[in-house]
Amino acid sequence: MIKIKPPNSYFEEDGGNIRIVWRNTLYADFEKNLLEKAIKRKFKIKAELKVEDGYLRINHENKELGNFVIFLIQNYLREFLRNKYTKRRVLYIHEGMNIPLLGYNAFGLIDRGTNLIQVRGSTGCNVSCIFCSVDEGPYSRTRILDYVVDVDYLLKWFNEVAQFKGKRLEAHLDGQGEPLVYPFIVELVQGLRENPNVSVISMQSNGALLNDKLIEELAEAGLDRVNLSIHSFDPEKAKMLMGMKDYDLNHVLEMAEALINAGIDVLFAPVIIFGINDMEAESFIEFARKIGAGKRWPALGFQNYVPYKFGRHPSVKFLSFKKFYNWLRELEEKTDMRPLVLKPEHFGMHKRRFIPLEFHVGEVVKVKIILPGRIEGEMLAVARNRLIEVINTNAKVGDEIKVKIVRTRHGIYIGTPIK
Ligand SMILES: C[S@@+](CC[C@H](N)C(=O)[O-])C[C@H]1O[C@@H](n2cnc3c(N)ncnc32)[C@H](O)[C@@H]1O
Ligand code: SF4
Repeated sequence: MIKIKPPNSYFEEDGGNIRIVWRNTLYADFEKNLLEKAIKRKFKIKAELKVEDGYLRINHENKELGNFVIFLIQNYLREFLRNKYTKRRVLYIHEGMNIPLLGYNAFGLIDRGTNLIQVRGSTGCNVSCIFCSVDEGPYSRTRILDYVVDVDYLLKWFNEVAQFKGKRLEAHLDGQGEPLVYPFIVELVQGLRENPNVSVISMQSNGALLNDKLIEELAEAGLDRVNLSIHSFDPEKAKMLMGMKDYDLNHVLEMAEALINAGIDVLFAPVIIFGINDMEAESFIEFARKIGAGKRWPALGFQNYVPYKFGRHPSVKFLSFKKFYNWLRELEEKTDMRPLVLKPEHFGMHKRRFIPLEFHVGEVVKVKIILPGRIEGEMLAVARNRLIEVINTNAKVGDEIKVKIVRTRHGIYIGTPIK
């Protein structure tokens, strides 16, 4: 009997499929009888595959046969990858593909002209907040694809950007999705810590995927702060807002304390929807005080619910920012918790020279389509070592087309095809 379990993986059996789960967040399904046929073709024997305790067992002793199965799985793994939470197909971006990591807002790096660089390793989320600005999670109706960027490749691009941007940088792990879904999150934090230009590493997270072991690893790797998105202290309301029946508020609250005990600062970042959770604001403040959140940075970062064009829209009223800031000021007076009206300087953020733009609005550029986009009618293209999101297109991967650049804000490029 041969037993197989490649590093960072385990097997599951799902009907006629052998499923390999890699780093707990990605999986790929292989048809059992196709694997058995491949073995028969090569070794002229009838093999039986079975999964037990996470191992793939093959009823033969031939070691070469085991190596062959590992070879098959590893070779095809990337091609068949799916995200465990969204079940969407995953495109694995690595150095060999020669894809730039600047220009697109779903993965790679974003420079908004400050000392903070947003680092986005993957898309996809484990929950489906009813207000999500990017319509993420298992119940997304618009996102059709996920990306994962190889960690060494992401760090390579980060190091180049950091060299340009200079010292005292904050690397902020966020994304169109949940950063803890990124399968290499610990290695990413470790790698960022090794960059001498990075002084702070922070993460925006819903916290549900944290556990004691992961917190320990993240603390050791050098994570400084988590902006924790918790939106209610009522377990049922929290489930409703997070759009997940099995969302475990208590677990996330425990993890918030565990983060602080591990030396990682916590900033609570509730999205306030007036009429739904604004009345809980004082409970947030009380809880943040009780567990000692906000040691180096503010303890609370209340966010005003904004209906986003490509997000989900619960039928609620949007409160103007003027009223929202008045509400925050009143809350400061009432609770003596300061600051609640947050400013960039509370985070040591300041303006820095932008990475120069490669295109200007209105320019017509010849681009090469290299990847499908995240929503219907969107493709990703490359020109001048930058990514460009091409919208309203039916072009295919490999096509070379002309696009007109319609947006360049913060180095995120959007183009439309020219007929
Ligand atoms: C898109 S999420 C990505 C990171 C992570 N999944 C999270 O929720 O913390 C980034 C932040 O935006 C907040 N957010 C999402 N939709 C929003 C909306 N419609 N209005 C205001 N804030 C929103 C989230 O609560 C979170 O704090
Ligand atoms: S707001 Fe964050 S946690 Fe909620 S669905 Fe969107 S990406 Fe996921």
